[in-house]
Amino acid sequence: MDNSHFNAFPQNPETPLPDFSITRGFDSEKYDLALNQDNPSSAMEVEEESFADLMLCDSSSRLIPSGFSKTNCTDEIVMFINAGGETLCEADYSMKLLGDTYFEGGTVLSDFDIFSVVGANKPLQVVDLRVSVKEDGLIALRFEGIIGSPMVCGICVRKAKNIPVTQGSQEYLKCNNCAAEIEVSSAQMKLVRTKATDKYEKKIQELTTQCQLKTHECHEAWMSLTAANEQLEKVRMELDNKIFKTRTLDETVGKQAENLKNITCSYDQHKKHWEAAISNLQEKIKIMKKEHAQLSHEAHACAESIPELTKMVTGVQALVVQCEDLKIKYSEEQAKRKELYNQIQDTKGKSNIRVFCRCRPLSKEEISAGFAQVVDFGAAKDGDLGILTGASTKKTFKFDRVYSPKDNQVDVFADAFPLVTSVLDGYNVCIFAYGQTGTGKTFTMEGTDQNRGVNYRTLEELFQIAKERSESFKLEIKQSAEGFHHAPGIVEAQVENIKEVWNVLQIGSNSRAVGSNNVNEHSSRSHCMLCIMVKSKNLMTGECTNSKLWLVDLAGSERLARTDAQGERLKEAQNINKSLSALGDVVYALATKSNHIPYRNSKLTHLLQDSLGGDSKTLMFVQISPSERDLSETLSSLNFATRVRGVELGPAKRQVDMSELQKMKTMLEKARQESRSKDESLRKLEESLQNLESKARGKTKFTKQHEKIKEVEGQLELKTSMHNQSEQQVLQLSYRLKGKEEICAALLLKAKELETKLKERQQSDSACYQQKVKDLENKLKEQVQESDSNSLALQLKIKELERKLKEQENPESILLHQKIKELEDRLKEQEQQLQCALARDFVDAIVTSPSDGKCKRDYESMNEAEPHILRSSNSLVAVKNNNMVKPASLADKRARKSDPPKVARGAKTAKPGSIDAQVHGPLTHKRVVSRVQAAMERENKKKIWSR
Ligand SMILES: Nc1ncnc2c1ncn2[C@@H]1O[C@H](COP(=O)(O)OP(=O)(O)OP(=O)(O)O)[C@@H](O)[C@H]1O
Repeated sequence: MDNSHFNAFPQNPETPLPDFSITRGFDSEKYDLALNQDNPSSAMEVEEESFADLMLCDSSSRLIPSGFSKTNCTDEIVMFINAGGETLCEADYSMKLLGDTYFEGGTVLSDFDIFSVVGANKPLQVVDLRVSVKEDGLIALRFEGIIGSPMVCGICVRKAKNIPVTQGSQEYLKCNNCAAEIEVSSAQMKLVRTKATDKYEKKIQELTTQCQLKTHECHEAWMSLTAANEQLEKVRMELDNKIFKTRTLDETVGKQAENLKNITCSYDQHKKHWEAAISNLQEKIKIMKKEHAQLSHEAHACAESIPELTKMVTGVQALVVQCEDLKIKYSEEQAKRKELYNQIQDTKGKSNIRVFCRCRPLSKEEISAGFAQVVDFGAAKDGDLGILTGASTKKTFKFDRVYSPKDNQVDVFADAFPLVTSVLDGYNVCIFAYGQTGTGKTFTMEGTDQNRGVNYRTLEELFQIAKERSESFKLEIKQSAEGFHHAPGIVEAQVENIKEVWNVLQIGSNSRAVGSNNVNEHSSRSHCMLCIMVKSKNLMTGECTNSKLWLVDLAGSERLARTDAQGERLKEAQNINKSLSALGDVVYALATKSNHIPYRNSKLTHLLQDSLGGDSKTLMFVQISPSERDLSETLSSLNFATRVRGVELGPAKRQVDMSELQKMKTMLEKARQESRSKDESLRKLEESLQNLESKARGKTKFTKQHEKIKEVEGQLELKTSMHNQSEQQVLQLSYRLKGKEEICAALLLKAKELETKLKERQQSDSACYQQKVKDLENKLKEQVQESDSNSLALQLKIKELERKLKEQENPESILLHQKIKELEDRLKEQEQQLQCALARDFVDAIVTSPSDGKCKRDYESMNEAEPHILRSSNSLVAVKNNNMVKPASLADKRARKSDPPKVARGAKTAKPGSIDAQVHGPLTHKRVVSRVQAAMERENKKKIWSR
């Protein structure tokens, strides 16, 4: 490699310009003016032959010693200047080409490149800038509008192809009108050619100007597109911000919703608590209201009852007085009634033993057997009974009552009823039936369900009277009696009503030994004795009585021979006869007024001891048969009954309980005393009440009650106010909840609105940008078409000119034509070279690994060169740089959002070395190809613009 090297500047410390040297390039076609700051030598070393002298001078016209010669084989002079940043920007540099025909005045330099990096051979911007050398041989370079600190380190100057000057004395021009050849001098010919050349050059210049204008317009369009992209980027950033805000809002809304949930939960709990408290309070209030009402009612009643109480006291006192009078009168009347009744009893008979004779009807067997009736009832109403003892003899018996078979149970009991009253008056009474077997003793005493006997009717009447006298007497009726438990088979039962009595009687009757004999199918083989104890207390007088009522159904008194009894039956009959004979003895003793009455001869008499004779009243039913078959038994029974009726027992005595009477008297006295004391206390109470009412109304019981009521009312009011407060709190809580719900709803609405706005804005912006891009593309197309059409027109014109020139067959025009063709070819070659070089560089830069130092450096130099290509696109560079240093968070967010790739974004991501590329690792083949294609397209566009 043959490198020519020399220093172009003297080493002067005061000189602001750095040293530079011209070095012959790697190819023989170029000479590089290389920076050589390290070389202190100011001497210019020219090792090659005959370089054209080149003067570089600054604005102060200070000549910079330089010089280089040109080679014969090249038309290029390459000069590098390293002026260093600001000084270069502010200074004007002139380059003077001295003493060479190639750079004489009017010479056109086809290429004038300024290099930014030493040895890079990369033009800065002014590619294909055509520079004319002035008449004085100077080339003026002016660096204006450079911002920052660019480093210009080289200038490449290529000379245009030299037009050989044809040496001739005379030339001819053909007239267009007459085709005559006109002789012109060489000077004139030169002038014509010059004019033609000028004309073409002017046209070329015009085209160049137009092209520059188009380039400028495209540049502006590019700028506007960039600005639009910037705006789009801004909008995206805003969108990101909005999304971020929306997310923040969402989070806030979520938090608020969570808070709201918590508040709702706590509200529900509070609500439940308060509801429970309220219901509790309501219950309490209800109870208190009830109490209040009750107290009020009581208070009113108290207040109202005071005068009524006084009235009542007065009324009660009057009633007590009346009652006392009535008591006295009643006692008097009762005494009179008893006296009269006893008098009646006495008038009926002197004796307390009454004997009623009852005759049963003839039985079916007797009638069928044809037994005659021997009983005469003609004077039965007067108590006389006749017995036909023979065909003409008749024996008459006198009794208290005589009942024929026609008399029913009611008639019989009507006569027995006064004795029942006597029991209640305190007398012992004994009613018993005596007679031959089968004569109707059981029928009279017990009766049947349809025909109740004396027992049932007596008890019925007793309960009825007890009920009637319940207000004045306290009657207690008992079956059986104390002291009789030794009697076998006796049953004692407390009875409350006649039904219970009847049940007991039935039980007794059923348990009674029943047998059959030839007289009675259901003959009673034992006595049935019903004893009723009656305790009576006169509530008026306090007199108490204990009396007994014996109702006795004796066993049959048949003769043993008559019944043909045997074995056990004989024993029974003997016992019954024994008891009956004992009873007869008693009756006889009573009748004869014997001092010794043989009560203990049998259990029967022992039981009836206190109810037979003495102070008691006795009623005996003597039952007889009307049949002539039973005549002797009938006469025997009637004789016995007559003997009993003849006994004079004297007046009966009431069985008054004196101890009870005494007790009652004491109690009465006590009660009277209590009554007196109560009356006294009542009187005192009335007095005190009157005094209290008159003295201090507010201090009375009523006042206390009133105060109590007031207190209760106060408590009620307090609880009501508490209840109201709790209700208000509940209301406030519900209002707060509603407010928060509304805020949440408003926030949600706002978020939705923002989202819709963002979407609309995105849509409108994207549509707008797409429209703008389309417009720009259309404009670009139109301009390209225009330029194409212009160039086509120019080509046509050139062709026409060529054709004309051909027609003229002028060697000069042929030369000119050739020159133009050469220029075009060269231009094409350069374009192709440039395109190929750029494509190669891009491909190298992209495909080669980033760790490859050279490629990386080339690529970086390329990236550095690009901003300078767009001279005034520093803002764009800044924007791109900004984009490159954009925070990763936004890029990540965008990546997360997975937005569809846009034009600007695609361009940005396609750029090698960007953060996206670094982040996403090695590029895929597809992406590399797409990037290469994009670079090629961009370069093509550049070319189109530059054209
Ligand atoms: N007044 C009357 N009217 C109708 N029938 C009667 C009358 N008196 C008794 N009889 C009937 O005569 C029969 C015998 O009566 P009841 O059994 O009462 O006799 P008794 O004296 O109790 O006999 P005994 O001593 O053997 O028990 C019964 O069938 C009864 O219905």
